[in-house]
Amino acid sequence: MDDWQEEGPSTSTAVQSSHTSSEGTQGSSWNSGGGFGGRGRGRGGGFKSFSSGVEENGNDGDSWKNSGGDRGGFRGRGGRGRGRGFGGTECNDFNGDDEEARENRFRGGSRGGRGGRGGRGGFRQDGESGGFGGGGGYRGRDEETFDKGDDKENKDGNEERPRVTYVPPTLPDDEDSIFAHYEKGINFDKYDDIMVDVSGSNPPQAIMTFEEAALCESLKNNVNKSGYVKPTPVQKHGIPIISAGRDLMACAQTGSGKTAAFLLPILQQLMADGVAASQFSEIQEPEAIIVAPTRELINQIYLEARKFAHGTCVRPVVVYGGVSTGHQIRDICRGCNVLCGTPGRLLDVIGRGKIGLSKLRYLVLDEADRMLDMGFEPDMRRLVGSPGMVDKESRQTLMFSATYPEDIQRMAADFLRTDYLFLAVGVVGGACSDVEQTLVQVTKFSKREQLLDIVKTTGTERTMVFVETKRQADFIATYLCQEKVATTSIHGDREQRERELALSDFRSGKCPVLVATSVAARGLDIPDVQHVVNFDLPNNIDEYVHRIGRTGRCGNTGKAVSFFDTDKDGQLARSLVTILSKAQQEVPSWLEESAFSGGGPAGFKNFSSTDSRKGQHGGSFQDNNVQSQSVAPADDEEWE
Ligand SMILES: Nc1ncnc2c1ncn2[C@@H]1O[C@H](COP(=O)(O)OP(=O)(O)OP(=O)(O)O)[C@@H](O)[C@H]1O
Repeated sequence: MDDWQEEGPSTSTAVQSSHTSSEGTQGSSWNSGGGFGGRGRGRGGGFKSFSSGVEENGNDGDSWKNSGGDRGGFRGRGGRGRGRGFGGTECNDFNGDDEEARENRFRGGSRGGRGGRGGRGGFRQDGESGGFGGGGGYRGRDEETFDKGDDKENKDGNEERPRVTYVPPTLPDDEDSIFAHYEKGINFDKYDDIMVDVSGSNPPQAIMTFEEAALCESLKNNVNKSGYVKPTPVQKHGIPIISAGRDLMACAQTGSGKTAAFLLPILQQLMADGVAASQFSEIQEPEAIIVAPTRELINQIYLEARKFAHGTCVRPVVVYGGVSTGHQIRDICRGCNVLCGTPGRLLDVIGRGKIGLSKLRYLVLDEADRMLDMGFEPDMRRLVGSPGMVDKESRQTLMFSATYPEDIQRMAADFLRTDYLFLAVGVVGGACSDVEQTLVQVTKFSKREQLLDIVKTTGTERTMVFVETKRQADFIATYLCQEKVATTSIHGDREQRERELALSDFRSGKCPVLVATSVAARGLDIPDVQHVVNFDLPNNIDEYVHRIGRTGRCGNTGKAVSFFDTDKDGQLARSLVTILSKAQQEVPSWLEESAFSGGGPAGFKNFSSTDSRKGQHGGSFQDNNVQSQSVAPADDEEWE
């Protein structure tokens, strides 16, 4: 076995982190084939995607209708846990073949299955990592302090974490699959009416067509096969800026094509400069590194890179947590020009000496404001400070997001050359105007029924339901399943295999309702999501903008309904009023009242500038009525 096949801790300082791993907590899996709660009968206790013939936990049991499951599963009326709750032996979905890992994964299992108290269903209250499943389970009060560093196993040598053995299914490599895309919507051409502002010295001229981008033949073909006929504004401006070798901080609304805006010029430049074709080597030196905050998002970016690089000698690779490191390192060794990764796993593979940084020419931070907020900033600083990393004068650093709090912008400047350009398409931090936003005043006790009414009305149309906590995600998913709405869920405690299955079931329409925490708020580009429901509003308005941006993408229209509980969401009222009015949405009078009757500034939306450098000089975009703030999402634990 090669040394790097072990999932153990890296010895490198590059991976030392203040985060502990969540992988271990994922161990208490609801895919264990064992009823995680209740009586722990080993089967039938799991949550099932309603429409699926096979439970998400991999059992072929009879889902929640099964009385054992009913008691042993989410409803958790069972209660005592005879110690077999995790019943790993019956699991048929466990990818690894390592018994020890399996044992570890289900550690705590013998104590599992206390079941909880009906209604809350199988949730452990004691914060232990075993217990309730639901993809890793509710960990009681510890939930809010969950660490995001899921890639960082066995931190400080404290607790031996299970080896991650999950290997995602091999990707189909036929052209139909690679270039599968959804159609742009009726409002695609309206993108051209959006005001664009580029600030900084000597910005290059925007392009109007892809022809003007002077892409090489293969890239041009790939753009055509992707169904791209004309560039979106962020592409019209972003492509020439990047091609001119400039650093960039770009802000454009959700779903408006930021990914291609950075991928195309990078790939073009690599091709033009005759990048060396990938070859097997124990150490790879990528020319580009792309970082994003969640596993699913980085995987999506990787798929886009793979699509645009199709038929060229440029080889993208992806690394992220929850997947066997050995598998990913083997993939890296086959050749790696563009490395896409979540921060933890990226630092891990760099720390293991598998990635050299001396040839790096492009560093891309997607969801840059998130990558630089207090959750990830230390990792980003570690990344740029890694041994051998080219300095910022010798590489291009590119940042993309739909939101940029001003303080984050100022901090981001540390990573950029002083002459970077700031590109703003539309209102910085504004919501996508193709999303019809509705706010509904609710009390916390009426939310469930109101949600049910909505999803019964939307029928098979795809709907994402955002909730604040992992526990709530499990609870609402179960509730909807019980009401015979085909539902699945994604959150940070679910195992990677389950997360991918959930997304795939949602994408395919097998489960048209996806209940998600903020882990799915940013970047995910899922076809035909017509509705977003904020069952719980986030405590940060930027998060709201990203969540509702899962619909209304690429010129398509979408709807977002948000439950506003005055007792809890008052601090967001003023920001919501601002967001709604800037997106030409109706502002309910009760919301205005709430906003101006004591809704404090805590969640107040910052539209204070396009480019923070302008603000410093009293620039024209300054709106002095609002305050700058960047708030890390409350559910930091959801991020990778
Ligand atoms: N020029 C284009 N023509 C047609 N479709 C496009 C074009 N550019 C991008 N798209 C498609 O639009 C969708 C949204 O693009 P993308 O995911 O890059 O948006 P984004 O701006 O990064 O969104 P978010 O802020 O949510 O991350 C994707 O399906 C993408 O393939």
